[in-house]
Amino acid sequence: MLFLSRFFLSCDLQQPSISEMHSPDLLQYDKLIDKFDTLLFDCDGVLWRGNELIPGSKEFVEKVRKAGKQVIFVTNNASNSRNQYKAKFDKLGINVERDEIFGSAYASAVYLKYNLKFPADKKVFVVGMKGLEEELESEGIQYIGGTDPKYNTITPDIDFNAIKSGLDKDVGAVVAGFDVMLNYTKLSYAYSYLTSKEHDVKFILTNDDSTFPQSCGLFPGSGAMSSPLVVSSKRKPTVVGKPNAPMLECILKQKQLNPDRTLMIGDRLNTDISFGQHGNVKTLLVLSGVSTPEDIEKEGIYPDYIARSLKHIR
Ligand SMILES: C[C@H](OP(=O)(O)O)C(=O)O
Ligand SMILES: [Mg+2]
Repeated sequence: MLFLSRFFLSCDLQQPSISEMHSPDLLQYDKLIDKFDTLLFDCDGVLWRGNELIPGSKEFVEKVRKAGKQVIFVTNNASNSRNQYKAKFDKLGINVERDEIFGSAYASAVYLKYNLKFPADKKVFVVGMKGLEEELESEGIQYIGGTDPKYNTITPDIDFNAIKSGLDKDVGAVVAGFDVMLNYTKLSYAYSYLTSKEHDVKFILTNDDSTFPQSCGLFPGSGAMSSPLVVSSKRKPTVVGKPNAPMLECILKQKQLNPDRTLMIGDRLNTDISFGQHGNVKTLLVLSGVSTPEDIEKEGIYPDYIARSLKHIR
């Protein structure tokens, strides 16, 4: 803690003296990006909070592009598809190609198709939003649930028998992600599939982030929203998003990365920084999102670099 308090006492990322083991290497920030050919950007908490750009983020992405670097955007937020993120980037004035965007909804669809070899005649029961449905469709995977009104009724008069008798025998997986329409009916269907004695139903989470940053603060994230299924079904899901391997595998299927010349930039230690460390790339924690300096020693996760935000990297 000592070095961090000195660090912040010395204010904006000058050359503070550092003594402790494990301390992040607070190099002079000039020309940091010259060390890398590829920059992996987390989105929520790094580029934006909700729909509000974080000051300096757009300019930093432009600077990195001008320097001829490969940029890849890696988000655990499963509420949007790549198309929807492309539209968001466009609206926010950040020039991004669709194939530079890797969201946990897309990575989950890729994981089902290529890792699990999900049969074409099987269906996914979706606890999630349009973006997840779109990405399943993009990989030719059938689904039910999700935004279908039948599963989004909020009523105290639940017909439990209808749920149990109405299960679709073709469901072979439950995929749970961020879902603002989460409700007891949908959870009851998902639970019934996950605990079905008749069928082998895989359990996948797009991500398990505990919280979700908005400009006005934090809210429950996918990890919090899928915990009712984890607790009630007593099953251990496969989690696709950062820091887990399926997300990195999805990127490596399409992009060339030299780990020695790649930097992962994120705001959450236990997803973004761990993801970079698992991928043996350098990591930069920005303090514009979820994790705080105190979290570093509390979680024992030490980024290679720290910055207040992208704006502070010259
Ligand atoms: C869901 C969101 O994902 P990110 O874009 O930060 O990976 C977050 O929880 O911060
Ligand atoms: Mg983030």
